[in-house]
Amino acid sequence: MERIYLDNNATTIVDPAVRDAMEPFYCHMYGNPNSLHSFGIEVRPYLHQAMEQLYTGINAADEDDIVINSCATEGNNTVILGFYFNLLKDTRKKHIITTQLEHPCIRESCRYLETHGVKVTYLAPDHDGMITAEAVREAITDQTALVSVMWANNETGLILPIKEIAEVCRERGVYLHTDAVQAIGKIKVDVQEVPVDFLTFSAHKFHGPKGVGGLYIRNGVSLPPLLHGGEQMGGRRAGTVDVPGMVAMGKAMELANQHLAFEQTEVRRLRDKLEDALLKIDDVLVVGKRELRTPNTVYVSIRGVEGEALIWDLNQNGIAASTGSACASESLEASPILTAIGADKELAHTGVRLSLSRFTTEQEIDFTIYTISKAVMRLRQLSTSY
Ligand SMILES: Cc1ncc(COP(=O)(O)O)c(CN[C@@H](CS)C(=O)O)c1O
Repeated sequence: MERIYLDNNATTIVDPAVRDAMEPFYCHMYGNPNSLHSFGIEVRPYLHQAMEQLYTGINAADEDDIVINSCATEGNNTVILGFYFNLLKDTRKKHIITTQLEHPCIRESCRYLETHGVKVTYLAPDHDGMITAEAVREAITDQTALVSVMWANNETGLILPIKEIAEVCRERGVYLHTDAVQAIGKIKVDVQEVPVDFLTFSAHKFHGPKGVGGLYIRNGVSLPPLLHGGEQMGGRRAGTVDVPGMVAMGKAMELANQHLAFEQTEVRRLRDKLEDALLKIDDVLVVGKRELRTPNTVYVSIRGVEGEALIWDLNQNGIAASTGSACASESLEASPILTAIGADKELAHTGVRLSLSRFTTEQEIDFTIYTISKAVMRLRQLSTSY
């Protein structure tokens, strides 16, 4: 059997239709869109089309902004650091609220601001792995300028109550940023239904290429650029636009939204089939109620089976999964999410993330179930603690 890829929360395959859409801009349509000659002018309609696809994809209003950048890490840094230079530095409002669930690019940019006198509250998840709107409300003070909470967690797939959090932030006059990397392409993201002020995404999470992302900025909200220089993106992000990347991301966004129903039915069915099989194994913990998770993700802890050992075993059988986010894959620390939900120390080292996509097949899930069952038996026999 071909290799099986079940680490789609780390990155995804580029959809063939997306690849076809971007190809001409590596060949005969290579002009710089800022050029005034025919080479530059001819690519502009494709960028307008891509922008239309992105605006439609998140239901952004025409007067809002979407800034094309390199990835969600850049977008998240733009919001967190831009907020400091724009607001926190010179006013008494020097408090940011975020969560312990966030991706390192949020945590580390917040930690950097702490070295510049900003107070940051890192809300801990509750025993269900969730951050509630009530917890955000209780943490807001008269010095709070920004709340940053991810729309869906990359390890567990848990969907956070962003709509309720947005209502709390509106009520208290606090800006809200959400990292929507793990939501786009999996669940509906609508910035008019959920009034966030900033939203970040990365194309390679929804079958677009790596190296291109987007930052949504609500109309009327000012934010200084992270990158200064040319007039690209209306001065909100200098640098020659990645034309093939932008065209690709627009196409990927369009396809992602066309497939949302498929995600909610077929992808969810295959994920649930895998999860049901895992739950038949003794001493197993799946984090979060499945109806509160993105349809493609299951994060499972199997007592007596180190996460890294299981991942290695799966890889030997051609199956790609992870112990958590790729950027923490080298860390042998206990999973913060498992620790936060009260999993004991031993269990907190056994987390494995399995994340499907619209390209995952039933045969691949059946073989994965068979392989995990075999691996667990083998590894538990070797375990000294089980
Ligand atoms: C919620 C969230 N926010 C930001 C990022 C960063 O995306 P970039 O395109 O690398 O900038 C990621 C990427 N998470 C991958 C790689 S670390 C994972 O394995 O979980 C994410 O999940």
